[in-house]
This record gives sequence, structure tokens and C-alpha cells, in this order.
Amino acid sequence: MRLRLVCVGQKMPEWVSQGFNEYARRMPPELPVELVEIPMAHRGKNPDIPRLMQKEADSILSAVGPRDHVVALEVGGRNWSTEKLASQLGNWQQDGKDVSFLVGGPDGLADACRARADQLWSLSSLTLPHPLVRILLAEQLYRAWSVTRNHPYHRA
Ligand SMILES: C[S@@+](CC[C@H](N)C(=O)[O-])C[C@H]1O[C@@H](n2cnc3c(N)ncnc32)[C@H](O)[C@@H]1O
Repeated sequence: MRLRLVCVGQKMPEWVSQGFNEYARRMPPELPVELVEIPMAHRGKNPDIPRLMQKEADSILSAVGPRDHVVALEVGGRNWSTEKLASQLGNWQQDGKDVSFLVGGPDGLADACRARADQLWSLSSLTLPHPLVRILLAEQLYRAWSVTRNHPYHRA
């Protein structure tokens, strides 16, 4: 089973790639975290934001497998504790489907992404910058895995 982070934004600064890679490389071989970077639609002068968000959504959704369990990252989604995330991870592993996590760009995710999602997950009630979200996501998935294995990384 794969955990696929489908994130708007390419060519991130080095600290973002380093942060993401630091946690992604800790995952066990049977539970890899993969990053799919979606190009951000160009926002020129007077951008048509809904159209650009839909363009990003088309690319996001084409990166998602037809059988994937889909979790959209949304400020207004459900708040999960580490223990809840660990138990979700156990359920997803039992289902055997790949899980795709969708992270929007500066204007967020289009409705089409929310419509495809099986779950909406909020990391915080703060709006976070999208480059930081992929790092947090990788760390939280590693932490959740460590809980499922009684690995000493997570201390409750
Ligand atoms: C800068 S935010 C977009 C802000 C946009 N105004 C909105 O309302 O979605 C970029 C992306 O990061 C993710 N994100 C930001 N803060 C988040 C949070 N607290 N919880 C979950 N995802 C978050 C979401 O996927 C969002 O689409």
C-alpha cells in the first residue's frame, strides 16, 4: 500500500524538499510515502481563479488512482488526534487501497477535489502555507506509523 501526497507546487525551496525527504525516507518499504507535485496554474494579471483552480483540480485528480482512498487536506475538515490517525492508518492498510492525500495551492482545492474525497482532514484551524503542509503530512504519517509499531519516536 502506498501513501501518495498529491500537492500543488513544484520547484520548492531546498528546506521544503529536505524536510519532506527527512520523514519520507523513514517510512518502511511496505508503506512508502510518495510525492506527486502538481504544477501551479500561472496566475497572471486579473487571474480567473475558479478556472485556474479547476485546471489544478484536473491535474490533481488525474494523479489519483480510480480505486484510491482519497483524503483532502482542508482547514475546515475533521481534526484527528495522533491516535485517531494511527487507527485510520491501520484501517487503510487493512483495506489494501492506496491512499491519496490532496493538498491545494494558494487558492485551495476546487469543489471537484472535495467531491472525490472520502475524508476531509484538518491539521489545524490555522491556514498553513502549502509547502509546509507536505512536510507536516509526511511527519504525521511517520508518527502514526510509529504508533502502530510501538516505535519510540512517538511519546504520548
Ligand atoms: C494556503 S492553503 C489554501 C488556502 C485557501 N484560502 C483555502 O481556503 O483553502 C493551501 C492548501 O494547504 C492545505 N492546508 C492549509 N492549511 C491547512 C490546515 N490547517 N489543515 C489541512 N490542510 C491545510 C490545503 O490543502 C490548502 O488547499
